[in-house]
This record gives sequence, structure tokens and C-alpha cells, in this order.
Amino acid sequence: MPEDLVIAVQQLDPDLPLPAYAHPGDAGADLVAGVDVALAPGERALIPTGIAIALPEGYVALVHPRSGLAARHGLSIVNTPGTVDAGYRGEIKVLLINHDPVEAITLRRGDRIAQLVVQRVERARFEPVTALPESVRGSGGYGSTGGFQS
Ligand SMILES: O=c1ccn([C@H]2C[C@H](O)[C@@H](COP(=O)(O)OP(=O)(O)OP(=O)(O)O)O2)c(=O)[nH]1
Ligand SMILES: [Mg+2]
Repeated sequence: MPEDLVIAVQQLDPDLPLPAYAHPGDAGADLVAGVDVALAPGERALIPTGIAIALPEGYVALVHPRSGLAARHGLSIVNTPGTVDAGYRGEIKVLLINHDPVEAITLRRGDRIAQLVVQRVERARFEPVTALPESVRGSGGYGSTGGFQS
């Protein structure tokens, strides 16, 4: 097993847990809501998680929705996946949205609302050119290979 990457976490709200993996091998560490929330159908809200982190340079943390909450309640994240930059030292927040057309969603402080995926990331230098190298796909996109059968 590779060694864990150690990430410093500041607990802005000491009663809330650190991000935690539910199982060995999980990619996402669960984040909890720092407050009670009620979301009407279609409503969104920026929810604090009670933590701030210091990612090492060369890493990013992505805030992903939890699939169970999405499937059962229509709960997702507006800007999914949210991007936590390595230099960010503020509180991690989650921009939740209730996609259910009729049911409100009620969440309690401490409920697991999202998951944080830590990844290595490249820093690019964007270099202007007059022509790009050719590729098999070329400029085809947005359904150029077809869609559903129906
Ligand atoms: O789901 C998210 C997304 C972002 N952030 C924090 C960390 C990130 O480093 C910072 C800025 O995010 P982003 O770059 O996506 O937002 P922006 O609208 O471009 O703001 P800025 O101008 O501050 O970069 O906000 C979160 O806490 N949760
Ligand atoms: Mg930005």
C-alpha cells in the first residue's frame, strides 16, 4: 500500500469531524455540513464544512457530490466538482442544490453532504501557436460520434 499523503487540516469547528474515508480504497473522503439546512425544490445554498486545509503544491482537492443523496433525493452540487486550490486557506464550502421538483431536502449539522477527492495536478504553461498539430478527432465534438439509438 502506498503511503498516505498527509494534509494539514484546521478544524474551524472542533465539534465537526475531519474528512474521512468510509472504506479502505475509497477515492472520496466525506465532508459534513456545519449547519442545519433546508432546501426547497430548486434551491441552492453554500454550506460550510468546518474545515480548512493546506494542500501541498501540485495537488488539488475536488468537491464531488455523493451518489446516494443524488439518487435518493436529487441533491447535487452546482459547481460539481468544486475546485479547492492548493493555496486556498479558507473554509471549504459546498454549493448544494436540490434538483427534486417537489420534495424539500432537510440536512442536519454533521450529515455527510459531499466528498473530497485529492489529486495531483499539472501546472501548464499556455503557449500561443498559429496552427495546432493534427489529430484523428480534429474539431469534431458535441455529439459528432452519435447519440442515443432512439
Ligand atoms: O466547491 C468549492 C469550490 C471552491 N471553494 C474554494 C476553494 C477555492 O480555492 C476557492 C475558489 O474557487 P474557484 O476558483 O472555483 O472560484 P472562483 O469563482 O474562480 O473564485 P476566485 O476568483 O476566488 O478564484 O473557493 C470551495 O471551498 N468549495
Ligand atoms: Mg478561481
